[in-house]
This record gives sequence, C-alpha cells and structure tokens, in this order.
Amino acid sequence: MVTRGDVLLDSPLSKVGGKGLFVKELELALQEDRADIAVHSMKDVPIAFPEGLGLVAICEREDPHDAFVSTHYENIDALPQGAIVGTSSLRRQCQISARRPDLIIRSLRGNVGTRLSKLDAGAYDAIILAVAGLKRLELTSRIRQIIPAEISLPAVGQGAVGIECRLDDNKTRQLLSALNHDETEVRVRAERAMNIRLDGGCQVPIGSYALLQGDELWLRALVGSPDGREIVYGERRGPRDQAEQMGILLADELLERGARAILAEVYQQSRPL
Ligand SMILES: NCc1[nH]cc(CCC(=O)O)c1CC(=O)O
Repeated sequence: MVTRGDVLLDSPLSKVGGKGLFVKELELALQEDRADIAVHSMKDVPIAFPEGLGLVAICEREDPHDAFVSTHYENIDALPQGAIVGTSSLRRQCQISARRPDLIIRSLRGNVGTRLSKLDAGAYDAIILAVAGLKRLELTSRIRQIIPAEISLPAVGQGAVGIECRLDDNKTRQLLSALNHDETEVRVRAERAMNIRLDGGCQVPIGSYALLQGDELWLRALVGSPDGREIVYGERRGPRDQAEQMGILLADELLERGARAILAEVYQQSRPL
C-alpha cells in the first residue's frame, strides 16, 4: 500500500501528520477488512491503538543504532569545522550538536534512496540514517560508522518491526505469536513505557534504549533541546518483568530533572499551521 506518508515523504507536510501518517492508513485497511495484518517499524507506531486493533508480535530487533553516512569522512569526529550534516530528526540533531556544536544541521527528507542521492549530489558532508533501514535495503556498505549509543541514543523501538492485527482475529493472532521475539518485546515495552509517560510525540528530541543483560534490563533515556545545549539523561536497571514500571519511573525522574521544561519549550515551537 502506498500511504499518504509515502506520498508526502519529501514535503514538510509529512512533519505535521508525523509518523502517524504511515500507520493510520494501514490501520484503516485492517478495520475495513482490506488487510489482515499491518507491518510497521516500531519507531513509527504511535502510543495508542484504534478500538479493536493492537500489536500482536514484535520481531527480533535489527541493529538499533544510528548510522553515520558520508563520502569523505570516517565518523562524526573526523568532520571538519562547520561541516553540513543532514537529518530531520530532532533526536539526532540534538545529540550530534551536543557532541559537535560547530556542525551545521540541515533538514533531510525523502525515503532512504532519495536521502543518499542528496548526499551523493554534494548537498551534505554527512547524513545520519538508521542502521536497520540501511541493512534491510542492503545498503550496509554505505555505513561509515555505527554511532555508539553513548553518542546517539537510539529512538524508541528503532530497528524493531511490529505486527498489528484485529484483536478478535484469533486465527491470525495465533499464527503471528510465533514471530514474537521475547527479548525484543521486553526491551521495546520498556522504551515505549518511558515515551508514553513523557507524552512524547514523534517531533521531540527523545532517546530511549533498553538492553537485556541476562535477566536484568538496562534502560537509558534522554530528553534534549533541539540545539543540543540541554540534555537530561538518566538510566535505570531492574528485573525484566518490571520493564514498563522502569520506563515510567525513569520518565518521571527525567521530567523532575528538567525534561518537563524542555518538552514544553519544544511543543511551543513546533505548533505552526
Ligand atoms: N524515521 C523514519 C524511519 N522509521 C523507521 C526507519 C528505519 C529503521 C527502523 O526500522 O527503526 C526509518 C528511517 C531512519 O530513521 O533512518
């Protein structure tokens, strides 16, 4: 299906509907029985589901990190002073700017192929994309650096694919349950719980990344200003069966420590049209 999200990919309008644009039309198809399952990047799946629909499987996660892609430079630190970096993600912009305040961030839209062409045409010195997206498109050779989480904390659910269906469709649910990957599910549940508590839409600089170390879950999260001057970072460790609780507690901690003020500011600025 070609969704409005795909059609508007290159337009600033895609920002208005946000990631919801891709997901909503597929959900409508589920509700109208034009589709039985919808496959989404978990990163793009909104907090709430329409009546009667829900996620029934989260598949094994691909590499969740961000990728540094450039023709001439090996990594972020190798970029010359004042180099131009392409990304339209506030989360990436915030973290790249925090590490390298001298860099100039320019908006970069379109699907992955379009974005790479813009880099190749010389419009940017480097661009930032998801490792997972490049791998799935067999464009791994374009990755110059897998950006460590310490430099760019991934987005909620990045690299994971989720499958949604009608909740009363027991046959399909049963078939899909075999595709669920328990470790990925618990990590993504912690990340999403943190985001839900922050009431984080898609256009806010929020990173949330969970790792499992044995049965211990390690959740890291941050909220920052788009210019990277302010970043509130926190982390928590706990048993995996408390994934959601940990996300909520970490969000509350960040809100207390300054995230509330940052988010209020970002929402104020991003209310155009
Ligand atoms: N923001 C759009 C988006 N949503 C999912 C992916 C691919 C990676 C994934 O599945 O998490 C991308 C592209 C990107 O961020 O570079």
